[in-house]
Amino acid sequence: MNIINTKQLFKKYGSVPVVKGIDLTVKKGEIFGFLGRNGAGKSTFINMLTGIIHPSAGSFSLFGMTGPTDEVKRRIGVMPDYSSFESSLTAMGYLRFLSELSGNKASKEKCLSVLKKVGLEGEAHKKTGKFSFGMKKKLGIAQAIIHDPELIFLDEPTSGMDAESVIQIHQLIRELNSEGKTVFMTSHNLDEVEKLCTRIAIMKDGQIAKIGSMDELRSYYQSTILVKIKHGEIPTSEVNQLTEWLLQSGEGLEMKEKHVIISVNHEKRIAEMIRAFNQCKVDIYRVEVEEASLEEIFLDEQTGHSIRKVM
Ligand SMILES: Nc1ncnc2c1ncn2[C@@H]1O[C@H](COP(=O)(O)OP(=O)(O)OP(=O)(O)O)[C@@H](O)[C@H]1O
Repeated sequence: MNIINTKQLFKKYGSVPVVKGIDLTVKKGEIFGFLGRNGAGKSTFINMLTGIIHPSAGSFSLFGMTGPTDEVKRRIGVMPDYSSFESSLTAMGYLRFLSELSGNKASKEKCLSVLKKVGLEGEAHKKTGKFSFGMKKKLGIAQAIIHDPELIFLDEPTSGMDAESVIQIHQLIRELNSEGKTVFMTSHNLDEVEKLCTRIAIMKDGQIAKIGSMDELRSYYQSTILVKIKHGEIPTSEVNQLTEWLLQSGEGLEMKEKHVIISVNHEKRIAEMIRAFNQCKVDIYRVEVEEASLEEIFLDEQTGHSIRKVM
């Protein structure tokens, strides 16, 4: 079932187009990652879906419904990009106040359990005006999930958080997802997106340049399996032959004293390389295979320069 469906969604500010006609579907149960450089249009896209701004053209539906109906508002959770909390309220007071505004005041127990999930259990009675940036972010996530929404929008959920908090929020996102909730998130932390997201879209110039699972994104790029082989002594008589065979298997061969690095475009080539070592009677001690990371795919997409090709 499609939870998000956009058709040629378009936004311009003045005469400047920012989101240039995006068609996107997100299914129930996905953790969807939305990537792009600063200013690519990610927040603008989310703000259209969450009803904060109006599209200039195109349409979208959430849960099959068009327009920001009360039902849609109940079923989505939105984390503010930056949080300007009312400083005189405590974290608990803030959550209760917001939930009351949306028509379903959360109990103290519910607020405490959500504050615990985001790692703010010790700060429940502290005034939000005294919160650090990372704590405000956590409170923003608590705000997004306090009413048990089915679809949660998280705009850069972990930016500015310490390492322990990042791990905690990753666990929370996985937990929410295992409860059947759909998460739509943006992040500049590519490692985080690679670890968490079931599907990823890379935005470029207001459009989606690439979209898919990590495996699908990798398949768009050829020559991206990097193979490192640690080996024993190569008999002098075999060096030329081995080099020739290795070069036939892949490209960009780097040969050091006891290891070679080569990039290949198919895993079959790895078997060919191992055969070449055997035929030249060279022992293999270790084979490391590195597929393209999201960071590499992202850089490749944005700049057109692959950083993984061996020279
Ligand atoms: N209210 C506005 N009026 C005019 N231009 C705007 C407005 N909001 C955003 N923009 C412009 O739209 C473009 C996209 O901004 P947006 O915030 O959507 O990018 P983003 O991908 O979320 O960036 P970041 O990663 O830095 O958060 C930017 O060039 C920005 O300057």
